[in-house]
Amino acid sequence: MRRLGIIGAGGMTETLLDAVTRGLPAPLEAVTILATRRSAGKAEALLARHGDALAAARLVRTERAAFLADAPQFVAECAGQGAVREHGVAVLETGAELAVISIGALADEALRLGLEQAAARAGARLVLPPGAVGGIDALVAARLSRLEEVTYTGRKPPLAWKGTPAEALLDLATLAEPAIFFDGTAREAAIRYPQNANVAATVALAGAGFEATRVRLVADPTINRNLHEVAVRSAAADFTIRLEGRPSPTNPKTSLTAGLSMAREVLNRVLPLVV
Ligand SMILES: NC(=O)C1=CN([C@@H]2O[C@H](COP(=O)(O)OP(=O)(O)OC[C@H]3O[C@@H](n4cnc5c(N)ncnc54)[C@H](O)[C@@H]3O)[C@@H](O)[C@H]2O)C=CC1
Ligand SMILES: O=C([O-])CC(=O)C(=O)O
Repeated sequence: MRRLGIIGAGGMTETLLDAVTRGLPAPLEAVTILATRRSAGKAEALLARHGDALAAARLVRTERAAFLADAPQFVAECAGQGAVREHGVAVLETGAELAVISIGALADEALRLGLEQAAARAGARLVLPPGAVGGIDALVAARLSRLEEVTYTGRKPPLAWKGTPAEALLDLATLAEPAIFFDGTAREAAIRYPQNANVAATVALAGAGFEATRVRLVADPTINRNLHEVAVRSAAADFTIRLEGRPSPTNPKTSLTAGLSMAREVLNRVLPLVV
């Protein structure tokens, strides 16, 4: 993979570019970012900061046609669920591999099916990185035996839930103890908390599906990390993982591991050892 495309120019793209530049054995041929008009300046600045160590050609596009004309071979969506809806099928139709981080978008069955069909038609692949969570490899393996129970609990400091429906349920500014404000299926979680329940959707797609995966979301004033807990019972293995993610410096809703897991996808397509 020599030509990388990225959709979005926010905190995750910054984490991605930092990690990819550090990990590359040699600069890429081209990195092209599809940005909104408002974030085009930020995208230019990010690319300028990484310079020749990242890629010989560094491009920012605000129109999808121009972005696709740069012929990216691998496209990393780091923008949000709306961007998956807006650009996903068109990217796959070019034959490029598309890695989606806003995995909650796939709770919409019609969209998921549309993306899978576009990938199949074009001989392309739709890739779902583990994102902020861990243990997805073990969960997929357990699914290949027989899953009995999968629960995901997402715990974040109260302010990380600002701008979500949790605001109407809790007084986030004065919360004194942990409060479970959502307990339901992964499908409801992904739809009601789109910026925060991508992990719920990832666990669902890797494991028991959107209806059978139980999700709890918690505002917790006693922590300053984003905690992800996945508990699995299956015919092959029972396990629990607990990951304490540091929030990204520019967006407390997003854990640093999410951008780093996208960096892993990129580097796995460049380095000879895939892990
Ligand atoms: N799978 C996972 O574990 C996680 C996934 N996410 C997803 O990653 C997304 C990005 O996270 P951050 O970078 O922290 O968000 P951010 O808000 O810092 O940046 C998002 C960027 O995408 C751009 N953007 C939005 N819609 C766009 C579109 N249609 N076309 C082009 N650019 C567009 C925005 O202008 C902004 O530059 C989140 O919205 C969330 O959906 C976030 C955390 C974890
Ligand atoms: O980054 C995180 O901690 C997880 C997150 O926001 C999500 O699941 O969408």
